[in-house]
Amino acid sequence: MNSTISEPLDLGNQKFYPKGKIFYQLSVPALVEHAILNREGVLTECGALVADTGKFTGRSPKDRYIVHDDKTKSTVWWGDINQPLEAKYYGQLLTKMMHYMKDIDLYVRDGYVCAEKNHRLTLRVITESAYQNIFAHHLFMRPSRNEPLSSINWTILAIPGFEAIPLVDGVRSANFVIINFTEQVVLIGGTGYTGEIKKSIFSVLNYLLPTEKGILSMHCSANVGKERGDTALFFGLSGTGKTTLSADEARMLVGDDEHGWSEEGVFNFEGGCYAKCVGLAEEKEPQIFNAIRFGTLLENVCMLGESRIPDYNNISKTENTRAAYPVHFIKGAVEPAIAEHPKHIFFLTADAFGVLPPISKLSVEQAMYHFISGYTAKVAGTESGIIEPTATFSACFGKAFLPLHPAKYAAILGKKLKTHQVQVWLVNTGWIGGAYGVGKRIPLVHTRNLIQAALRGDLDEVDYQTHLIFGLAYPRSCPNIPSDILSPRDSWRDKEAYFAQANKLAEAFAENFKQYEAEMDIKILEAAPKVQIVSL
Ligand SMILES: Nc1ncnc2c1ncn2[C@@H]1O[C@H](COP(=O)(O)OP(=O)(O)O)[C@@H](O)[C@H]1O
Ligand SMILES: C=C(OP(=O)(O)O)C(=O)O
Ligand SMILES: [Mn+2]
Repeated sequence: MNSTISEPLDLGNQKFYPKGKIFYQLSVPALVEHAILNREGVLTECGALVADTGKFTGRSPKDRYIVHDDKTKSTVWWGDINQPLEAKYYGQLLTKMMHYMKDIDLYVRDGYVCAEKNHRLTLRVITESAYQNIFAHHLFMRPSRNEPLSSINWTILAIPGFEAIPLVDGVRSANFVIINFTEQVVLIGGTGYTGEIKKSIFSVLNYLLPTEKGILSMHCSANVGKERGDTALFFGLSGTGKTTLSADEARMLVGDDEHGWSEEGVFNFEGGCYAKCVGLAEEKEPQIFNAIRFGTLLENVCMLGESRIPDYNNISKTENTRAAYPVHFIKGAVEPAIAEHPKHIFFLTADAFGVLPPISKLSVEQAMYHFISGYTAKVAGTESGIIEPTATFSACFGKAFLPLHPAKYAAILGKKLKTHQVQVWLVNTGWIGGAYGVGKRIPLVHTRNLIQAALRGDLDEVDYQTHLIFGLAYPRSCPNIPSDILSPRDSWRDKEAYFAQANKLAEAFAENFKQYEAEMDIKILEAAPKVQIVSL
């Protein structure tokens, strides 16, 4: 395959005639050399490339747009999540971007998403920097050498050096992400945070798969036991534990972030993982720690001086430090990344108020209620402006990436839960013993043990207690877990303060759910928490 190409590149209905060099489908070692020569980053002691992504080290959801046109106008769930942009501004920005791109060298990579062959979407990712192209190599699926891609469905331009002029270009800021469903093009400018590249295509799949194929697209990780057949899914907003908890030495990884659930089973969209590195330690997260080696891209990680040893505790650039690597860097990952229908689903919520039990077992109605509510916290650093855990309701545990109304995804999930008799668990990976600032984050080892107990069936044998306000059934005991952490009221010193906080949260649930009430079945509405005066 040629490493440089000279023909024009198709950008939707536009053609781009480059003047600079086009580096096409470079190998990872070649891209690493480019990144170093371009001064995008340096090597760590273990051979990983550590790059600085610049001003943006997390997503910027307020600067994400969908082109409003005939295809999208009556299908997209417009609002503060899916902001409309007139097609004329898209055209204007594309023209300006092409002008900017004329004078620079570009990296071009072809790949695809969706492990399930019938649902594949081919991609061309055009990046300004070599490190962004390494990201695209790792995170998307890689065509095999004997099976090059026949045609390209979607094109992504990721050009951090190009900035919009807010009022003139129809956007809010210099940085932007614009999805154009008609042209099948994504424009990313002004930001070098690579998470925007993967999450924009995730948004595309969240639109196409449910509408065109009836497939549930999910913001979740997935793994299977060594015997296969016992697939588990872990839904959760950024920073709640999808990547961490799905990397489990006792099980095999399917994927860490984005999956589809079809009539046949579950499949990964991506070809790699994008793990948070804050506080990373071999003892706690051995699989992720050992995936950091030559080829891996580290973003915004600091090093211990000249030793070049990554210092994962140093969050001076951002708390959202990241490692991107292909899925096979995790030992025992399933390839192709396809698995049977799930037996267990875990909703991961980082409860910043410390109200929810570390684990509870949900009925189908409760599962639907909590899926639509998507109560969790935004974790520090994951979005611009978020500097401490901030409670939020993120429908389907991924509202920021959903172009359709949450009820559409919930309806498909509801049917699947019943058909496949899936057990759903709500897991609080956030605070216990008090709210953020008073309590502490539940130790990872406890969360791992609770999940293992649920998967092994250990929690089928124990007694349950029903939460007075939330109506959730939580176990009174669990092997390898101190029982005083299983009940949140027990882990708080001040019980009155606990129930006051729980009632406040129940009110917030009710307030948030009002927007969905009209289309919901009464049984789902009955699964809501109920404010109670609890006498102690
Ligand atoms: N109890 C816990 N469960 C899960 N993650 C935890 C827990 N306590 C701390 N963490 C940390 O929280 C972060 C979870 O991030 P990650 O797994 O990357 O989330 P996601 O993939 O959902 O974005 C990791 O840095 C992990 O070490
Ligand atoms: C890439 C991201 O997703 P996650 O944190 O869920 O891995 C992100 O939120 O920027
Ligand atoms: Mn993740």
